Amino acid sequence: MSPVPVIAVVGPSGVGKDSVMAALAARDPGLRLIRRVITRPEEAGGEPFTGVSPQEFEAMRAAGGFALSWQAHGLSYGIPMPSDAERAGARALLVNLSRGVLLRAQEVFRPFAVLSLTARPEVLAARLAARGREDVADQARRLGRADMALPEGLRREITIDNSGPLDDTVEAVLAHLQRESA
Ligand SMILES: Nc1ncnc2c1ncn2[C@@H]1O[C@H](COP(=O)(O)OP(=O)(O)OP(=O)(O)O)[C@@H](O)[C@H]1O
Ligand SMILES: O=P(O)(O)OC[C@H]1O[C@H](OP(=O)(O)O)[C@H](O)[C@@H]1O
Repeated sequence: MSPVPVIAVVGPSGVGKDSVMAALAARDPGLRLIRRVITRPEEAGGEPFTGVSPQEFEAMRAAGGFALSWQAHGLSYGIPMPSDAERAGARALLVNLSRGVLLRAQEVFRPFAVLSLTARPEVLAARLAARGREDVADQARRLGRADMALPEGLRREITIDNSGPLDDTVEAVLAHLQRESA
């Protein structure tokens, strides 16, 4: 049985990573979401994640609880290694990663692919403002990272524009996955 691939969903804040991941999982039960550990209050909403204090995060990291961890936006993010139960029967595991950890992730998770989402700058700004999860200053800081490039050396990567309707993006991703598995 071939191992279950991990697909990193990446792109600038507001591009729609969590929305696309949730919509993909809703369309195809074989696409499952890896639950992240973040030093963000769980009541912030959005993706289903485990919110912990910085102290709890550091204890988990020091105990080897994360296959991958990083800092961004003043937060700490940790990815536990998917369990056999999480992988059993899955077509792929989707995970929201920082663009800055992709080469490390490519060594940790095998097989591994990257789904890079893009959107026009004005779309990003409008979406962050409408979502209202961050204050205006944090929105501006996040928009400042929008142009961060993907690293050289990724073995499998596809870029899809999510400026338009979410359903169009989901169809494009599913069509690509279909072609890949054909
Ligand atoms: N294709 C789309 N059309 C319209 N609205 C969208 C689309 N994709 C996402 N959104 C909306 O844009 C906002 C940002 O989406 P989401 O939170 O999924 O982005 P993200 O990349 O996970 O952001 P962050 O990195 O800041 O968590 C949300 O309010 C979401 O509902
Ligand atoms: O700009 P880059 O480093 O690609 O991503 C920065 C952070 O934003 C996303 O998390 P979230 O959407 O804030 O939960 C990523 O997972 C990363 O942690």
